[in-house]
Amino acid sequence: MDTLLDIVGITKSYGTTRVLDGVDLKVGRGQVIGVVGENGAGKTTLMSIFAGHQQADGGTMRLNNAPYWPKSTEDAQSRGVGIIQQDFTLDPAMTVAQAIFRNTYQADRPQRALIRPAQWLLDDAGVRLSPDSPLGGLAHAEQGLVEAVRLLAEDAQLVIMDEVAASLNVQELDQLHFIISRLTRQGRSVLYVSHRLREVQAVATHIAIVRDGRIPEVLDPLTVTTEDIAAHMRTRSARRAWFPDRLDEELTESVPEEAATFGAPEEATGFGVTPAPDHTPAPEHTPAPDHTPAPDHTPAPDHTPAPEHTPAPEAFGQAPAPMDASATSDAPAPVDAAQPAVEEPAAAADPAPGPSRGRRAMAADDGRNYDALGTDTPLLEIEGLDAPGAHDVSFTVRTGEVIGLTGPRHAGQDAVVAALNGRAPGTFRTLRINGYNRTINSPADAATMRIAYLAGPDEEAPQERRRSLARAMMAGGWADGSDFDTEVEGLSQMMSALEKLQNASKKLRGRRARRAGLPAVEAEALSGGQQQMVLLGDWMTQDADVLIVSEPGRGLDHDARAAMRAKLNEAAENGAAVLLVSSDIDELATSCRRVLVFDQGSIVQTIEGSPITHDQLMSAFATVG
Ligand SMILES: Nc1ncnc2c1ncn2[C@@H]1O[C@H](COP(=O)(O)OP(=O)(O)OP(=O)(O)O)[C@@H](O)[C@H]1O
Repeated sequence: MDTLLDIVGITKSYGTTRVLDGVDLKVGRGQVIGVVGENGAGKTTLMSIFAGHQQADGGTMRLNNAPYWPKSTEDAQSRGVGIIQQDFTLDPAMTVAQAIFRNTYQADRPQRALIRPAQWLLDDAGVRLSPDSPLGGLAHAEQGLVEAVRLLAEDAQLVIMDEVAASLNVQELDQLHFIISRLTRQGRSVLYVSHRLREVQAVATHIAIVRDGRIPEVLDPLTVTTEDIAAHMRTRSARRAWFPDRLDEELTESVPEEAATFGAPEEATGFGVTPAPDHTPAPEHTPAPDHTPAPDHTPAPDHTPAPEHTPAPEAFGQAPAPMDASATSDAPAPVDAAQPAVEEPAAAADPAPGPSRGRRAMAADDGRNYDALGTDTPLLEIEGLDAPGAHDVSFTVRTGEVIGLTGPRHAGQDAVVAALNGRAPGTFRTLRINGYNRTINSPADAATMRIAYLAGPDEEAPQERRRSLARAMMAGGWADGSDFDTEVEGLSQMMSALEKLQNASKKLRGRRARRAGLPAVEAEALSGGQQQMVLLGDWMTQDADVLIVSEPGRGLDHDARAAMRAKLNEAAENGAAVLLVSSDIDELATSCRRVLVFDQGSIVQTIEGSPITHDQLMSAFATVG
């Protein structure tokens, strides 16, 4: 094998937490190495070291047979290493053409001079975007494709893609895979981080497992199943639990028991998720012939191995929002409680919308027997919705149903959701929730009507995500007896500036952590998947009637996705209607029995099945876009 990158014994710690514990890996020319591992396994940390964002504490790296120790991204680029970062952000004012050439000698040329070469690259890659489009008008997934085309324009020999596929739809995945094949045909190598295991199998020549701070195995994608890969990813100590609990466990693992006064019980398995067996390697694994598996790593003399992945005490202390609904049942509606516009009742006298407490809890107030309504009762009825990007959309979601909304980009599914959660204008010929006519003019209306919404990647500027995270992480503080009014006032002041928010949330979390006898953890210290867990956990605690979630599985590992699905089902079984907006066919097939396929602003197909198959969804996608 012609080796491009050869790393031995790479170590990296944050404080006293050792994240990488002696990683060995060889990357051959023209190979696509799928890099997989549980959330928080250290994949992004490792990629950041290759790309010069971070420096390793120890080990050796050689690129092209020469020592390699990049001090910065520019340094790495000059040596032929390019990266698309996880959760990258690009200047929204930049055009597609400018983004593609921004790291090349063409960077200073005027836009008009870039159009033709950009168009050529886009056409060659099969990406249907205009070189003139500003990035701000594109979905995050589309920007990811622009980033991939950028790598074609640059002459990076080692290309790193960290979770680029997280929210790509089938057509976009095809385009990405095509770009990857173009890169490898030119003799370049790709490190491809993804949690979509089936997709990794399709694109990778080798699958490197990141586990317990190392890469103990490299698998042949042709001889393993996705379940095998997931089994190889599991740490020996991993317990399968609902993700906030699991995160709680991770964050509190090394804290003395008496200090852990809040959070999940030791063995949190009450969410329909089976505890993982100890890691059992797939029996018939045969390494790919041309790959040289990493030898067992022998720790450097100065290396003190961390006992069984023990996170640093100072990285802990902040529990995510509690999952127990009873703990938050008195929590306020998540946005300012403006009165919703309520039209005359369609069925019965309309109860005054109160704080969000869930439909079963509400039953006592309005005299309706929600349990008797059964699971076939329409909970959300939409007729004739017109909104920017959606036209005359009608559908009904029954209580207890998890319904999928999908389609190509900008096909209408996001527009429907934006109108439903009050973030974009929409006119409904009829909107009924729980049998009552409603009007939604703002997010506050939606919240008061018990519609909870978790934003997808396109509505989530990094600042917004951090703000949501800070709020989610503070939510526990509201529930544990602190002065709610003071905290809300503090929150609204904090909203005025991210800087202020971060400082104040640090203090709040610090205070709360001190009460619990734990040190604080920063949102920034959580991996991408861990952040998504916290946000999902907070969203779930809103105890809403209508739960809308956009691309919930992005960034979550195989087991966390399974837990997330179990939790969505549980919410539905408890009487909610769940709207799952997703580009991920596997996620839709495993979560929904009905999927609405959008195209050009309308529902063009309704797929039903128990279960819905992957092929049904693939054929639907083949006819749209
Ligand atoms: N700046 C930081 N400070 C402290 N701890 C950090 C920091 N960045 C990451 N970590 C911790 O290091 C571990 C590895 O994080 P990393 O982002 O590399 O994981 P990952 O495998 O990419 O996870 P995911 O699949 O969720 O993206 C996590 O436990 C995370 O909490």
